Amino acid sequence: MPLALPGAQLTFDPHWLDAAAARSLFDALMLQVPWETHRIRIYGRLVDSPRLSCWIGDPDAVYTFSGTRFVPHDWPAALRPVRERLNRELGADFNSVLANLYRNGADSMGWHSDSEAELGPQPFIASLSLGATRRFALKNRRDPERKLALDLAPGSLLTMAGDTQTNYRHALPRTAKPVGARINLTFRRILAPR
Ligand SMILES: O=C(O)CCC(=O)C(=O)O
Ligand SMILES: [Fe+2]
Repeated sequence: MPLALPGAQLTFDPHWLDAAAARSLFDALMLQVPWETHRIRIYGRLVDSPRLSCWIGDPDAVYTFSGTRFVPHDWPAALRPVRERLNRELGADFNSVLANLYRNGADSMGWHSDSEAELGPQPFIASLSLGATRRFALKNRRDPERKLALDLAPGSLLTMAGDTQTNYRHALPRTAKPVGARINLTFRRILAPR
């Protein structure tokens, strides 16, 4: 179903995967993904990002994130059918995915937009959530009154398209509540592989 937010193009399916499928994919990815700590640039300083991550994709899907070049890891077996189903159902051509593991409520992702040049002017991104439910927030760049908070439960699929990245930032704030591990997968298409 579409979510109404002016200047954004969002869809949300709370049950793209059922509970059992979401749990078994979570368990498989915990084991199959070579989780690593990415270093990100914040105000010119390189720091460890507060989560574990892995850049996965076809060999030519090289991606620059927060000033660092990532050559993709190969697709883990458990992710191949997920990409195929997404591409089929959404009419997409995803060639890569950024996997993030938020170990607990202290792990987070700060305000950003996924507006790297490699994604083109109107990136289409599909975000699949697994494990613990966490709150995801969107905020308009110019008008802070235009915002949306969404609890991303396991198995839910959020898509962002059109001018969403141009007009909005998004974040996964840390939380003081006791929460378990969460995996998020943002499927993307790198347009100009180098
Ligand atoms: O964890 C999330 O839901 C958001 C992840 C995200 O924004 C990203 O990978 O760019
Ligand atoms: Fe993002």
